Amino acid sequence: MKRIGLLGGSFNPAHGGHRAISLFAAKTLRLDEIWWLVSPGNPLKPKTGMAPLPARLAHARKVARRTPIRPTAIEAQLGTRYTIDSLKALRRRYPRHRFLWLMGADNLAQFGQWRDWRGIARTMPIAVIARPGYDKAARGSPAMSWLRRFVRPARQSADWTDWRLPALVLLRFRPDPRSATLLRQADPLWHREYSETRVRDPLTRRMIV
Ligand SMILES: Nc1ncnc2c1ncn2[C@@H]1O[C@H](COP(=O)(O)OP(=O)(O)OP(=O)(O)O)[C@@H](O)[C@H]1O
Ligand SMILES: O=C(O)c1ccc[n+]([C@@H]2O[C@H](COP(=O)([O-])O)[C@@H](O)[C@H]2O)c1
Repeated sequence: MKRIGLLGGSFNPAHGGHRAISLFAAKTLRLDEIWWLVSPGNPLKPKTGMAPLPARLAHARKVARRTPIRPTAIEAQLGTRYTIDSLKALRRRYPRHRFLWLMGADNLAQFGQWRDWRGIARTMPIAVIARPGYDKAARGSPAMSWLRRFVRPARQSADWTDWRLPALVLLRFRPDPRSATLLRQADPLWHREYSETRVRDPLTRRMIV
């Protein structure tokens, strides 16, 4: 049995903040691996400005080098866009793994708009990582008014495989101000070096083109 944290995102582009929070979560939650689910397209985000999937995956692989982080575009192959569908499909495909959903506080602030978000919380434990500028919105979010009663103390983080669901843990981490938005502002064409890239998905061994 492997303990796996799932961090879903656009990764447009992946950055050191993703890497730092993933390694912190791996330590705190005793994860064997962190899978970055590089999304074919966030259902709530506009398509404009979204770099091609092979470029986002190739760059994520570079940022994750020499760590237990495995970037994957498996959602493109599962044919799922909504997180609830991806999580159910992953559990079916990997019945021997134990999964936990990881997200930054900005995602918790919007979580109530996600499809069947209560179902997500009933499918696997959730760990939320503090993010500069978002913690107040996250704590006061509409989803939190329901999730609040399921919050576990951070000192029990390593026991997440034993938790009754729903379960949520809020993790404090050295605030990391890095974001993909800032990187795109600095260089909107960050993906140009990957324009000819064909990349193999490390999880499924399939080519992503
Ligand atoms: N600096 C950070 N601190 C905490 N969580 C983060 C940080 N950067 C990204 N995350 C989390 O990583 C996941 C994937 O993030 P995403 O790919 O959207 O990057 P982003 O930097 O938030 O991008 P954008 O600025 O385009 O919204 C999300 O759960 C997000 O909350
Ligand atoms: O399932 C949903 O309704 C849903 C709505 C918005 C975002 N998500 C997921 O949230 C993750 C973070 O997305 P993003 O684009 O903010 O990095 C990514 O895995 C998305 O697929 C999921």
